[in-house]
Amino acid sequence: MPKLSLLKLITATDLGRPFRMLISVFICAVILSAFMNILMLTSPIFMMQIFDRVLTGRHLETLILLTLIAAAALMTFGGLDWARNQLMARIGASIQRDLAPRVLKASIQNRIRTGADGGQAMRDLGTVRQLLGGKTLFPFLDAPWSLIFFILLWLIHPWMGIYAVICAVTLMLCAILSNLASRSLNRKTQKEQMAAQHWVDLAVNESEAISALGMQSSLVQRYLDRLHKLHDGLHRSENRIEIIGSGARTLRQMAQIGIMTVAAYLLLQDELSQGVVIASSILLARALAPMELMITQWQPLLNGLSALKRVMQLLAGYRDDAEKTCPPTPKTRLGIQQMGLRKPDRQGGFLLRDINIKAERPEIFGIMGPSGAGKTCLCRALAGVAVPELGEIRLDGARLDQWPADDLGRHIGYMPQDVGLPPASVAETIARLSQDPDMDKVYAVAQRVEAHDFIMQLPNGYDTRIGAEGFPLSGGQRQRIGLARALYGDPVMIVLDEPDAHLDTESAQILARVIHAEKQRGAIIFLVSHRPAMLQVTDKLIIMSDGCVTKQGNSREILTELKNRSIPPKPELDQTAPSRKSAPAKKTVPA
Ligand SMILES: Nc1ncnc2c1ncn2[C@@H]1O[C@H](COP(=O)(O)OP(=O)(O)OP(=O)(O)O)[C@@H](O)[C@H]1O
Repeated sequence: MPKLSLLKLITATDLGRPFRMLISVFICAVILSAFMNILMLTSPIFMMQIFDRVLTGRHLETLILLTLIAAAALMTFGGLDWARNQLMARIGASIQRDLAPRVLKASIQNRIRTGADGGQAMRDLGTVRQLLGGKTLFPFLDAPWSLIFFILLWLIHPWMGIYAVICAVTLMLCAILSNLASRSLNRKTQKEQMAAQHWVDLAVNESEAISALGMQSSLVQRYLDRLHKLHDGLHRSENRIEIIGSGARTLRQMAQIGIMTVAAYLLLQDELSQGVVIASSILLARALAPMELMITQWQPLLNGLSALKRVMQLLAGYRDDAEKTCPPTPKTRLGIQQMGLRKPDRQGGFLLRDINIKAERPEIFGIMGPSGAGKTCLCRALAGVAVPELGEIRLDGARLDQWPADDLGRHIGYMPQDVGLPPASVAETIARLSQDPDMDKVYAVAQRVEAHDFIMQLPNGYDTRIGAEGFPLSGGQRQRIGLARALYGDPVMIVLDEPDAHLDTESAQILARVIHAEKQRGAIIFLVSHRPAMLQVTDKLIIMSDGCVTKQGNSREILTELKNRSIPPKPELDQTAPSRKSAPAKKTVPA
């Protein structure tokens, strides 16, 4: 999508009523800031009155009255400060709570489409919460209202006003300079931070392989290299900000001395009273406080805004499923026409080209071909995970992307090559993370895939927690649970990507029986396998090579033909897939 400014992104993205409410709350915070700044006049006015009225006239009652008024004003200030903190904290929390579901769904979509880091958007949302919920914005909320102090200084004496404006401009320049000095370094450190995080994620997710292959030290070294660069960048950036910050603090102290000098001079000229001299010093301190804070908060503000921009960019390209009308429950009818699937980065060529498959009744399709032929890509497209760039896949007349994802998921049973199990109970996992699983359906499907017995032997049966930090399952057990999950809810189309990869012969036979039973139930099944014995269960065979279907037809005939070539089973099957040269003409798909 074209690059848009943050403001345009926010206005172009419909974030719904909660976001509009949050804007109203934000406006309240701005108004509160105005009142707080007015109440900050308490000290200078109090000082002025003490010196010019109480001390000169020796009025004790006035002193008591002034003290009471000042105390009341300062208590009100404290209350407003508390209210503003609470409001901002709530804005941050609501933004995270209201946007998290959409951002998470959009991240899943984006990860599938582009392969981008799916966790980044959620981290960005955390940064946005910190920006809105923390104290970063306060100096920026206070800055416009500090105009009151400048006007008052001007009214006290134009010289004072001019002096205050010069001090403020100098501090603003420091803030801008601090931002310019650290901007490019910060961009680099952000990248280094992400790169270092990738190594940590890898260490956690692939811990066993890393340990077994003796890669620990190399991995730690690579992580340290990144960390070193990150810390180096952070150190240099903090250094620059600190130098400018110290300069600004010194300037501020000097400004304080300076205004006293100007005021004292005007006092000697009988142009000001004593109280006004003290009050003007306090007024200047108040006027410059937000500028000084802005120097340190500028970078967190920019980080927060760029995180917000990334979140908005993600949401702008996301179409919520709620906007889609769900087609009726599909019957067993599938049509794939001239389907082409492009690489996620949209730069390279096509992963799949010119795929045509038709199924009008319950059937089992076997998919075979050498490694890298595109079998998994086809499975992903069939499961609605990858959206074709060309042609279409229609289930009972409706294009897969016309379905809301959750509704489509109920009609499709997908078992990927790597069965990732969530941190949930066995029952919840089989019931596709339902928090209230229909146990009758769960038992039925577990029995169908003959997983019931081993599940009952787990420490807590169907309540045993599996997945990360849960009970460790064998590869075959994971696949059985993955299969049960795919078949849960009697989907009309089942896509199984090498479901027999970890199965022994007996389990593979069970799988063949399950697949046959699913066909009897009325499902269309796609089965990727390298085992000829497993492919015997199929009705039709699709042979793939280089992203194309090179042969398609009756399984028995094709398997006999392959067998007659009398080459050993697995390599034979791989080699029988026609080469690129024998692939059908690709005229319908651009290179
Ligand atoms: N997200 C992606 N981006 C770019 N290329 C991809 C992507 N996914 C797959 N590919 C490429 O598409 C080709 C087909 O991959 P695919 O995983 O479908 O093969 P396969 O037939 O399932 O292989 P195997 O039998 O080894 O699992 C491979 O060359 C792979 O590198």
